[in-house]
Amino acid sequence: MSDQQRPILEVDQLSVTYGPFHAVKNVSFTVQPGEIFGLLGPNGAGKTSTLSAVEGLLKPQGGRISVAGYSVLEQPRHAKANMGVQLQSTSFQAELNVSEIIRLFAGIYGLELTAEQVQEKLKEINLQDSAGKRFGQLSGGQQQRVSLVISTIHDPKLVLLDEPTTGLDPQSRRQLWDRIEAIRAKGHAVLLTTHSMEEAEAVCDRIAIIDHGQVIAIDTPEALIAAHRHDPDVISVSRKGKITLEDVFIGLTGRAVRS
Ligand SMILES: Nc1ncnc2c1ncn2[C@@H]1O[C@H](COP(=O)(O)OP(=O)(O)OP(=O)(O)O)[C@@H](O)[C@H]1O
Repeated sequence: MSDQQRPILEVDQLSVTYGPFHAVKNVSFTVQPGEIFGLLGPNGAGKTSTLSAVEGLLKPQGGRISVAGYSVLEQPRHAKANMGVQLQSTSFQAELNVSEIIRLFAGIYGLELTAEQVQEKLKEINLQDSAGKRFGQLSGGQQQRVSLVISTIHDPKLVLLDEPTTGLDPQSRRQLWDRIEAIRAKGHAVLLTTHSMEEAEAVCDRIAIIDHGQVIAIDTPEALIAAHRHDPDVISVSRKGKITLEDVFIGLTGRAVRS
């Protein structure tokens, strides 16, 4: 199999438990080069647990995960070298300035960036005038942008994003979508979680809907809408006569708010 055909991420029969609680049950999916793949699901469905297992942050109870052909469990260093993880803003030292933080994280990946290279990175996210600002002084949207730059600083084949655009204004969200699409344009892959059906429709090539720890549907957003547009449960939640991905999502996962 050539590299182009081999999935960048393979998740096979993943199970995650917390004590007696089974949070992820035999979840399987693959993400191909040049693909943006979305994990969707109600609160508590198991999305972050799945992502954490891919990142190697928690040890699954069962199943196999490989990144760029490397097993996350057995070859964690190789697997991790091929993935970039968007950290929460709380992971960054608020007292360091933006340029220091970018340099620090580049250093972790063995990269030494010149001042010009740091400036170039900041220019990509319209923060060229903020190099000397403390991270804690940036707005939430600006912090998200810095965080995405850091997660892709070593040019990883797989980028993992947990709700990357939550809390962003429409302009910042669009800019982030552009950057996510730029990762795809390079032939790399993105796995993201989102509660925004609009985001899933706009940027994801394929999505998996997870409910109670299990994958209940997996396909392109368009194919999911086409396959379920005549389901009575989907029609009953639709508004203004148009079936959206959100209607399909609620039709499949139910109206009940999760505890
Ligand atoms: N450390 C933990 N200990 C015990 N239970 C946990 C732990 N982390 C998550 N859970 C439980 O596992 C289930 C899945 O949680 P997870 O965070 O993966 O869901 P999620 O789909 O990301 O939800 P959300 O959309 O609310 O972020 C939930 O019932 C949650 O309460």
